[in-house]
Amino acid sequence: MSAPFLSLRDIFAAYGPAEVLFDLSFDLAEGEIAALMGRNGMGKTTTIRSICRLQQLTHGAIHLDGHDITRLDAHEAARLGLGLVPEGRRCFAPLTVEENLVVAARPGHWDLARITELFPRLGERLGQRAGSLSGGEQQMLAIGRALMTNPRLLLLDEATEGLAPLIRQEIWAAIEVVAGGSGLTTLVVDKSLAELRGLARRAIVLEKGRKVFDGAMADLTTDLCERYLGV
Ligand SMILES: Nc1ncnc2c1ncn2[C@@H]1O[C@H](COP(=O)(O)OP(=O)(O)OP(=O)(O)O)[C@@H](O)[C@H]1O
Repeated sequence: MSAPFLSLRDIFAAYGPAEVLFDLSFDLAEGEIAALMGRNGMGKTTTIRSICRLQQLTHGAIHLDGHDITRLDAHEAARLGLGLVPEGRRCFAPLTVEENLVVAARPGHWDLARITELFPRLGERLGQRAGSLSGGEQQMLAIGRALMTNPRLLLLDEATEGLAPLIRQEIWAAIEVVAGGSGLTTLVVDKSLAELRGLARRAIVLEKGRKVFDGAMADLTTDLCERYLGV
């Protein structure tokens, strides 16, 4: 079997004295789409931030395509192909849509033309300041900005949180095109179970910073969803 594309081994992480991730290990194969799930405060964002090297580990190791990235800083990890769509979007409000998109662009499949084809609303607003966009448009911009780096691993943290149903549908359709259509390795955090089931064949579930399920999405039964996700 080939080596995993992403590998987390025995990860522990803490905020000061408060430990939040405990002995977390999982692998992703190249091209795999996995959902990282769990109720509020279970450690999903901390896991994503750990992979992006925005969160120090107290123990453990992370490898990306054979490179040990455990001690890299976020910029170095990004250069190796990590594309993050962070919780809360974090667009550069004073910059225009186009400036947001090109600021971290790297050559590859995703360029301005392809992003505006994916999100026509962004194409219509290239000269508009990001801070004046709607929440849904800012979310599209955050996804577009991550794609413009032409990542090899895309990490999506709550990409549809707090958005109106129609915009959510638009964003899920785009994620489907990006992840499902292009074979981009993707780890997605979200609370929309139905959409996650449609997108990811694999589910990893955290409870209080520990992995409690790692397997086929189809094996995440109603009982398990009630127990671990409260749905
Ligand atoms: N900056 C911080 N300082 C202290 N504790 C934090 C900080 N960020 C998160 N925590 C705590 O760490 C734990 C894990 O948080 P994390 O954000 O990783 O969970 P999550 O599963 O992503 O939750 P949510 O679904 O609410 O975003 C929680 O108990 C949270 O209160």
